[in-house]
Amino acid sequence: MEKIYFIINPNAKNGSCREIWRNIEIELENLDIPYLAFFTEYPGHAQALAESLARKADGTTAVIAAVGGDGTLHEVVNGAASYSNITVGFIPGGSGNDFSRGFEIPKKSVDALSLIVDKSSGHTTEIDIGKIQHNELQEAYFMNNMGVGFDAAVAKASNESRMKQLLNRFSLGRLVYVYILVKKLLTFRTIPIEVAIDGKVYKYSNAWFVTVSNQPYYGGGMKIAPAAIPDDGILDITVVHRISRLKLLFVFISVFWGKHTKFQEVEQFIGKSITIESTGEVLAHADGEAIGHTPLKIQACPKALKILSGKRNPGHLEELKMNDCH
Ligand SMILES: Nc1ncnc2c1ncn2[C@@H]1O[C@H](COP(=O)(O)OP(=O)(O)OP(=O)(O)O)[C@@H](O)[C@H]1O
Repeated sequence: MEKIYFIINPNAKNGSCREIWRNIEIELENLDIPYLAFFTEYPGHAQALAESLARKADGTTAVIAAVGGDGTLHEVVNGAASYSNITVGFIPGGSGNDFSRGFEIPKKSVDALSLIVDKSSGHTTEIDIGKIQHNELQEAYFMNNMGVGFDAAVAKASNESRMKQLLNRFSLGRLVYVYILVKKLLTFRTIPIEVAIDGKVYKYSNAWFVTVSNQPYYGGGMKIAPAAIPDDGILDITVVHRISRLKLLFVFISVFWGKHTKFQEVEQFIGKSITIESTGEVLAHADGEAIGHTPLKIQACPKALKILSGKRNPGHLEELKMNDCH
């Protein structure tokens, strides 16, 4: 039987992920499924663990499942993405869980587990990932989205917020995201930004943010890129610019239904190779985690990651192959 490794962030959702893991452990024992479990001890640890497990598998197939929020999964993906023998699984135990929305992974942990242990209920699906080069040496992958500007500032402040930790106890962590979003909306200063998409350059003198998406959802359920398909080999780019603070608030309300695209200040593009530059250093995030600042180069890596999802590969682009992203 294929080896199954779990990487658990016991602190996700302010510690309630421990309870989720306890239920999973009981279920695994009931089902008599062999597995190994590792608990993260610090930010970045999930990536190191995933990398080490993938390397030690030495070419044999294995499943590495993240138990936590999208931040933990982001790290597991970054550790495992270069290993084609690894399939990534996910048990949602965080506060945002956009990945499970986009890839139809059940909210209930025991149901999510069945995608990992019972191959008849889940599907191994090859999905695209985005690769970000943010200086000569460093690179990061994203499975949901990345962004530059206002959304990165909101993500950073929200991750650092102590109030979020407090409200997470009452499952109200998302309220903090909204609170910080509104607060930043009142203070953020727009930025000059240059976006090149497959060689075509777009210049914005007053941009709020640029987001590059692999799947529709971000920020805990906002449908920022309603048309994004995670296995089409293409990334969806959203630019919001030259908009008043009040109107931007309406954009953020309408984004939950994917209706923000109706605003003329919201521009959408698709592309495979993107660069984002500014006159200064503008904050960036990948899957909601801070990753540095502009200038950045982003590339679509078609079907570069195998995941266990509730969704089948539509198979409409079967000619896409794993490319040389790694
Ligand atoms: N043991 C740990 N202690 C502290 N931080 C950790 C630990 N393990 C992982 N992290 C960090 O916690 C952050 C949030 O993790 P994750 O997304 O899984 O949980 P979350 O509660 O959903 O958080 P968020 O609401 O930000 O998505 C990640 O940046 C990750 O690097």
